[in-house]
Amino acid sequence: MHAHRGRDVWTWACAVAIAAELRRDLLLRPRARLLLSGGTTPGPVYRALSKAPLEWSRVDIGLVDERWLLPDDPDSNARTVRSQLLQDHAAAARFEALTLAGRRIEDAVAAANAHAQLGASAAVLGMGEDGHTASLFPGSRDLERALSSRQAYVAVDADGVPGAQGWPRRVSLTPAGLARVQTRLLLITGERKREVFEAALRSGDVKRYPVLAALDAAHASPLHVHWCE
Ligand SMILES: O=C1O[C@H](COP(=O)(O)O)[C@@H](O)[C@H](O)[C@H]1O
Repeated sequence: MHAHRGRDVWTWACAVAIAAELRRDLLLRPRARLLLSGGTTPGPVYRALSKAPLEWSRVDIGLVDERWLLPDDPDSNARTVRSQLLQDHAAAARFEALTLAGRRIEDAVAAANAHAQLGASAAVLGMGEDGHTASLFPGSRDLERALSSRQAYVAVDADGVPGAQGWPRRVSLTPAGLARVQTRLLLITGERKREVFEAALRSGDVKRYPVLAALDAAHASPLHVHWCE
């Protein structure tokens, strides 16, 4: 757990940490791959990251999860990435939205699974106050299937789950998908989320707190949690 003093410090520390992962992979391979979450938290980090002097033309950006909305919908995670990250230096990155006009959800999942074969340098995760991460929601009918899936991405139905905020149909990275990511970063802010994360650690119950899926003890590297008040 990296506890930062204030939002500005948190913002830049997160951006530097993500950029370091990309830089390391760009030294080793022709292309680096970054998976990003949406939601309300990471926008400032993405804006800071967009200024990092990397060889962005060799960076592929995918999504950790997506609401089943068109990629230009203001509430889509694709829109968050486009509007917050794909500017300045980062405008040269190649972005793969999960949704496209006319694409069926099964095809979106198949395309995401094909890309996931390549693995990823880093995944940026968020967490809701209900303990969800990606689109793995406590109490959703598809949670167990997603948690035990061997596929990197699955379609999920979070109908009736308050944390899904009215977007029940989604595509989500699974624990199997996270296992193919070299470095996992969890970005959270505020006392409430810290309390929820600590409650998750105490409970050890991944169905109640799906964020625990990010804490894979068998993974080669630890989960990096970046928090500030
Ligand atoms: O619905 C989602 O929520 C989580 C957390 O979002 P936040 O608004 O609490 O930061 C996010 O990580 C995920 O990508 C998104 O689809």
